[in-house]
Amino acid sequence: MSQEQEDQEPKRVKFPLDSNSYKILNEIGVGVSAVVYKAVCIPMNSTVVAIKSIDLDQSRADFDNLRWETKTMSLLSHPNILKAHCSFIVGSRLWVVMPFMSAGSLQSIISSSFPDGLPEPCIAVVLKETLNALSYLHNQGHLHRDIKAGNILIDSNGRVKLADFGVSASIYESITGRGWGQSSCSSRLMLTDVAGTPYWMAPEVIHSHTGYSFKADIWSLGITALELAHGRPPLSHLPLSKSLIVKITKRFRFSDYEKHKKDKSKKFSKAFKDIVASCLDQDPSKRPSAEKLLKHPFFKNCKGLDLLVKNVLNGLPSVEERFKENKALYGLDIKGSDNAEEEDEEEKCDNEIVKIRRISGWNFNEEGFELHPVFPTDDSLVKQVRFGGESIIQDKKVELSESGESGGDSSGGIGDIEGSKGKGDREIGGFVDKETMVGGLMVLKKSLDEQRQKVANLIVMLGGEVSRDEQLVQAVERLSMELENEKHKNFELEMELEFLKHLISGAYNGCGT
Ligand SMILES: Nc1ncnc2c1ncn2[C@@H]1O[C@H](COP(=O)(O)OP(=O)(O)OP(=O)(O)O)[C@@H](O)[C@H]1O
Repeated sequence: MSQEQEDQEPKRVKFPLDSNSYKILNEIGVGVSAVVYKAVCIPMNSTVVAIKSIDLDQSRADFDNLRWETKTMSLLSHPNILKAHCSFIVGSRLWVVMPFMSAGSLQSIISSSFPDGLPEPCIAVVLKETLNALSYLHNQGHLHRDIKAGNILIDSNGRVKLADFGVSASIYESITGRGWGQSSCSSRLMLTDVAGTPYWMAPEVIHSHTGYSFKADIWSLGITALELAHGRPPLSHLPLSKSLIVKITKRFRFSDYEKHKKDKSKKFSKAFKDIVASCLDQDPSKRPSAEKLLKHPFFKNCKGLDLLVKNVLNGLPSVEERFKENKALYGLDIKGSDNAEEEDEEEKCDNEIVKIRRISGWNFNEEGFELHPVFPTDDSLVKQVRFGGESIIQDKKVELSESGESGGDSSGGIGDIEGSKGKGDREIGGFVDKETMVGGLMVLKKSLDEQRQKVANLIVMLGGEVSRDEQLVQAVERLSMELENEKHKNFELEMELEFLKHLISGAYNGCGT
């Protein structure tokens, strides 16, 4: 049986829709609002499966996302995309039954066995397989919106599959469909809501008022390449919330990132640096499409899946062992990170009273294989503002880059960066304004809400109880958030209506003349 046939086989088999037919074996992962288990499906010859058990109590908005995730997964069919067997409700949770990918996610592999990153030829295989999935998704009009090593799974044969469609979006979905923010811009449909995981998020997603499209996934793929190469994505030595503030506001030297890289002597090929640089172009229109990236010389001598089996999977502890180990090592921070380092960093940030300048964009330095921030040069153009107890220097004058697919020279208004702008830098556009800050803060708020929920889930999981008062506060907050979302959606619909009215009256007047 060919790989493709084998991958599509589960489609024809009907998995039972009741929890009694499954026997949970081990916990293998924890996401923001989900726990993932290894289990067997008893009536189906005890076939091993993975069950993602998602807490539905979180919010209605999340339920929409979950419905979308399962719907999307069921409609897509590609050898590099993880397709769910079935899903059903168990009490207040949604169970999504999936094929068991025995090696787990690339993130869990790296954090347990390759802390300094994978060998370059292995990265090539992973990126190529992921690009196959992305090329298919984009051709179908879907954005994944959460590309990262944690969402790339591997099985025992080295097969690579893209998973987790919780925040994916269809660019063709009508505005009245799932209710995502979309704006029509120069006859293209662009998404405008902030979604994804901050470290991997494309600049135009954080600046989401400008709209973003398929190329946002390509940026995240570039960050994933750095994650696979160095063992962690840029800025990840900081907690999510802090990294975001730093990303949008603070003078950040990539020597900070260097400091956190464990293997400083690692060398990468020119082709690898070039492909990552092209993914990390600030101007989305200059990033190649997934299809084009597949033709990049980096993949010319790309090996088969066996390479992953020999060099990555061989001797790797099982996904359940790794999960247990991580849990013991890092406690609450199941995904694994240097807590002490983070706290240290956080404290440093909190105590910082020096003036912080906002960055106006990012340069990818091909030679150093790093992202460099770009700062506005003219200090007279900045003023000091207070933000959450920190001093932040905010630009008075805003340099707006030409964003979107129409291209344009994005280098305007960007000056030199002290000691960081090297040969091979790609100049990127600068746009820092109030809306940027609001966009960033919205991501930050989302991240804090998610972290809060995660902690509450873990308390319950570990047998603790969330007090009645706390539950009530959470319920009120959830409802307020829903109300805010509804208000936001209504506002968007009104704007869309106004825009349509404007178009219709324009067309009508045009006909009359
Ligand atoms: N089908 C699967 N087979 C094997 N392991 C899996 C499977 N699905 C998930 N896992 C493991 O469970 C972990 C958690 O997965 P999950 O999708 O809930 O969260 P995540 O994508 O890591 O986090 P987030 O909530 O930020 O998206 C993964 O990192 C992976 O190791």
